[in-house]
Amino acid sequence: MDDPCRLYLITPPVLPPGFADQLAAALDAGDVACLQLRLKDAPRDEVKRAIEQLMPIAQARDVAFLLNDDAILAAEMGCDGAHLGQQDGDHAGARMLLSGRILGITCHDSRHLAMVAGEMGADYVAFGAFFPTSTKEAQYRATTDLLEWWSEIAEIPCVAIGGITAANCAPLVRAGADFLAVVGAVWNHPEGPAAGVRAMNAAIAAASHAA
Ligand SMILES: Cc1ncc(COP(=O)(O)OP(=O)(O)O)c(N)n1
Ligand SMILES: Cc1ncsc1CCOP(=O)(O)O
Ligand SMILES: [Mg+2]
Repeated sequence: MDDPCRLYLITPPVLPPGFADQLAAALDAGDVACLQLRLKDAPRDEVKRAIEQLMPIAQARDVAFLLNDDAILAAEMGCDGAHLGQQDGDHAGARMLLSGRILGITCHDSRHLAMVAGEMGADYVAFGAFFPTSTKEAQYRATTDLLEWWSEIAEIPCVAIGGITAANCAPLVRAGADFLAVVGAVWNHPEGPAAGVRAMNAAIAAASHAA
């Protein structure tokens, strides 16, 4: 049997006061495979402080801690890995720098980019956006055939991202996504982040059983 699909949590674009406690509660609420720190507009010092505060919370719970955009800082700070987009520097250099750690690569809606990332040594490829999202101005739209194709031909895990919620995730799980990456579905959940994690876990489990 294939490994089950799991939740990949990304931080909100701006960390609200008391975020560390919210994060701990969210991670204690259910299964989260990894946490990506994604602070697009923060200066390097602020990102460093966030890593120092949040990485122990994730790692104490066996949740891998990845840094968005900056492989050098990820290596320097001892993160479990980094996520890089197509504009985020030298992927091959990052692969060497993060030897033994996790490196994920954004591949938008492109089979070609996924093949290149796989050959380069990525630990996962990320496809999206699958649905409209207000978290990022997404220029690409991916569809489930990409997940089906990748799962058929590749051993490297794939991540689906973009507007994913408990209500719309089932087709992505059934198409073979190994991880579902979310921001809003957890941090904007009306009953709070812990409820968001529980809802995503339940939806993934239901879709996995039906797959
Ligand atoms: C898991 C995951 N997938 C895709 C992205 C997007 O990365 P990128 O294209 O570099 O865009 P930004 O996140 O940097 O705005 C991601 N961060 N995580
Ligand atoms: C970072 C990123 N890359 C493509 S869509 C997206 C945003 C994901 O956030 P949400 O889960 O709130 O749509
Ligand atoms: Mg990026």
